Amino acid sequence: MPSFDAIIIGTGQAGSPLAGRLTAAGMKVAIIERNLFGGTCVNTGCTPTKTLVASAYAAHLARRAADYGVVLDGPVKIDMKKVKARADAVSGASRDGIGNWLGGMENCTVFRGHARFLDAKRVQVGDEVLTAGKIFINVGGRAILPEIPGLADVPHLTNSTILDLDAVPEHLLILGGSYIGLEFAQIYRRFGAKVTVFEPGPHLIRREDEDISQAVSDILTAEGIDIVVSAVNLAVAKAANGGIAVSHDGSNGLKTVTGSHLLVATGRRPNTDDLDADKAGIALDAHGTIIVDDALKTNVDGIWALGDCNGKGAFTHTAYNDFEIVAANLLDNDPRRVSDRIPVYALYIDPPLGRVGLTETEAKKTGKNILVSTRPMTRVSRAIEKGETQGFMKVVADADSGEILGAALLGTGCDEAVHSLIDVMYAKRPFEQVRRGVHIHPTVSELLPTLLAEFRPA
Ligand SMILES: Cc1cc2nc3c(=O)[nH]c(=O)nc-3n(C[C@H](O)[C@H](O)[C@H](O)COP(=O)(O)OP(=O)(O)OC[C@H]3O[C@@H](n4cnc5c(N)ncnc54)[C@H](O)[C@@H]3O)c2cc1C
Ligand SMILES: NC(=O)c1ccc[n+]([C@@H]2O[C@H](COP(=O)([O-])OP(=O)(O)OC[C@H]3O[C@@H](n4cnc5c(N)ncnc54)[C@H](O)[C@@H]3O)[C@@H](O)[C@H]2O)c1
Repeated sequence: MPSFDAIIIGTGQAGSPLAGRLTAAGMKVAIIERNLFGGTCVNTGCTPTKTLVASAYAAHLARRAADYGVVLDGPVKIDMKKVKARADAVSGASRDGIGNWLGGMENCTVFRGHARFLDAKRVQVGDEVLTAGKIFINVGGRAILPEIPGLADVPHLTNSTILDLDAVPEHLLILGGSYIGLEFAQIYRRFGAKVTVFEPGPHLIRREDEDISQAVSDILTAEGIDIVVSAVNLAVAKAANGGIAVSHDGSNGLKTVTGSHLLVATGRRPNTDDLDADKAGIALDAHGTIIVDDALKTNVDGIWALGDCNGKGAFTHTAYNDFEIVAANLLDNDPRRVSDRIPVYALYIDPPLGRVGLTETEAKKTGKNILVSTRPMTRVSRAIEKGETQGFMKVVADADSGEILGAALLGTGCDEAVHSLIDVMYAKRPFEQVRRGVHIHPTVSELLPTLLAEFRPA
């Protein structure tokens, strides 16, 4: 039975860099991957979607060329085969890079196949049984297929299979109005599809403040995307014309919308159902999430869980930070913790939403004296110059401590601009620090000191 110092299950955003650190520290490591090197982000998540977002932006800008005095003769056409080939190439290069890196890594043995626990020290992959004193689980997650009547009987796409399309759907129906649903909605609308989004909640991206959600909805609606919120009693069926019919109860009674393709974007679940985690005695919650402590240890000594499967984050940067936390504790005598982390993320519609910390609604619930400041992107020079003035920026702070509690920046360049607020929050400095700083003109970031100078009680 091959014996190792450490076994890593999954080559996602935490597993691969961890293999690098552990082997560099002299450990003998086995890493197991059942599918594609790099996991979700590289193959079916961030990388291909942001590549598609870039193609969609190019199409959008080409359609608006005349606004900038640029003459393009004839209508904008999408070569979906080329769009797909570009996304595949970018993903493929990243996947190959990780595969080659792991394959050539000294002291690292790569096993291809599905891993299952036999007990707390042994993992089976194919016919092999591997043993190690330390086991790191980085198995990620996959799309949830909700129990909607008729779903099993109609062809439907997930974030993975939609990437196989090499033609633009005539009418894309999307279940779920959050990250995945909205990014694909705008991508395919800009490629020329008709798009309808069905969201059961009262507003899109339900974790966000309503004013942010409304602004996102306005941006998407202005591009011709149909958005149905409060869509309850959703059901799907084959339509008489060969397409797919989504019916829902709305404020005006039962309605049916027929389209050519259906994307299910209703959340994700951890890949723990086929891991035999119970044989190792690893505790999971009701959703299959692996329960971990603040240093990402499971309830079983010598077993850690990193990335989406531990429910502490659902982003590439949180998975990578999980790697940093585990490596720091194990190798650097540095007690880093998940609770050191400030929630940050972006929604990659165009213009993007950059987020950090609390929403205004959440901030008000803390009972603190809340300050809020907003500024429309129509009052940001750089946005005006770029001809991209949709959205607005909002920051909330604690009036007594001067601490920035959160920000939602929706506008051109805001996925980058938000980082100056993130950095000052990590530095635990008051907002006055940013307010007094001089930023470069003309940038979106240049308006952050002004935004912070205009705080008013919430
Ligand atoms: C469409 C989409 C877009 C996204 N966009 C963004 C974005 O813009 N920014 C962002 O921060 N995040 C984004 N995310 C989220 C991000 O992709 C994930 O949070 C991140 O990839 C999680 O990484 P991970 O390391 O937890 O697992 P994963 O990357 O999912 O890796 C897990 C790996 O484990 C393997 N595996 C699973 N079970 C086993 C087993 N039993 N044996 C062996 N191998 C196994 C899998 O094959 C996989 O390769 C997006 C996600 C999706 C779906
Ligand atoms: N930009 C990014 O960082 C990015 C992009 C894409 C995905 N992701 C990650 O992927 C995860 C999954 O994204 P997601 O958008 O699938 O999930 P989500 O959990 O963010 O949202 C799911 C949405 O589906 C809706 N929903 C639930 N059940 C439904 C049903 N039966 N019919 C219709 N709608 C239903 C919910 O109300 C919710 O709005 C996110 O948590 C995020 O971490 C991140």
